[in-house]
Amino acid sequence: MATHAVRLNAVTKTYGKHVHALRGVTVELPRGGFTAVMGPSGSGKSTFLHCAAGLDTPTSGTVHIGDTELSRMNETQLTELRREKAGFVFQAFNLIPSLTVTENVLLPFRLARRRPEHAWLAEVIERVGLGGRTEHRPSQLSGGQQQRVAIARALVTRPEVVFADEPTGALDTQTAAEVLGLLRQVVNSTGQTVVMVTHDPVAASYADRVLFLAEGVLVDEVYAANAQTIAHRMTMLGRARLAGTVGAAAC
Ligand SMILES: Nc1ncnc2c1ncn2[C@@H]1O[C@H](COP(=O)(O)OP(=O)(O)OP(=O)(O)O)[C@@H](O)[C@H]1O
Repeated sequence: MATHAVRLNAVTKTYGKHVHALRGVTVELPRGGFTAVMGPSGSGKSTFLHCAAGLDTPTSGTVHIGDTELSRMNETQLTELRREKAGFVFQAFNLIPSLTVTENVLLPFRLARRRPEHAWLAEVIERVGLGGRTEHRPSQLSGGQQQRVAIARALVTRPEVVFADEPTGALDTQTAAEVLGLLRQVVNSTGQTVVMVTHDPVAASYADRVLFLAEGVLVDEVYAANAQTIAHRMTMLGRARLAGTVGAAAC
């Protein structure tokens, strides 16, 4: 069995003829790790996440989730793979307003026509702190609670990896801290692999490892860093960009 949850090898993504969103990204994300992906606006973070998660197809290079290689899959196979092996948390919580908390969390099973594991469902809802709100609808919940529902929905299928795109972008500082603490705790206690794109050094400091992208290239990384260190690396990236030296070095 693969030791990595996700592996990208020499991945490029070019939009049209001239927009080189990823320019040869090679990286392994080990199982049970919490990885943050940072970089200036337009550096390729979302493209990285989309290629890693099978939401988008690289122009060249290979992507593996566990032992499965994505690049030769057609759209139907990719949809199935995402349902089975990936969980998603987005900035906009993407819950269905007419469904209760439990029904929203169960959605991946309904879509996959799979039987839910009821004990795990109850545990996941408990873990995200929504045990007393299972019959509420999203409009009856705060933003932080709605994001907890989205996290429970991402975890309930026991995916190989949870991909989070700016999961705290719509939350205030305190609520963001609670949601990030929850993600951290899920990684620690269940060994879930999480990959998170963020602009926020504080959010990234919850991760074990932070990857820095600049102009489609992985240019730096730090492990177990605090927000100040991460912010400093981001500033250095900005300076290198201004000096035109970004992309010269890769991890
Ligand atoms: N569907 C698309 N068609 C054309 N160009 C695209 C498309 N998606 C992204 N791009 C371009 O690819 C580059 C990388 O975009 P991407 O969204 O991955 O960056 P990002 O780091 O996530 O940016 P941000 O932090 O602003 O969300 C940018 O130049 C962007 O304009």
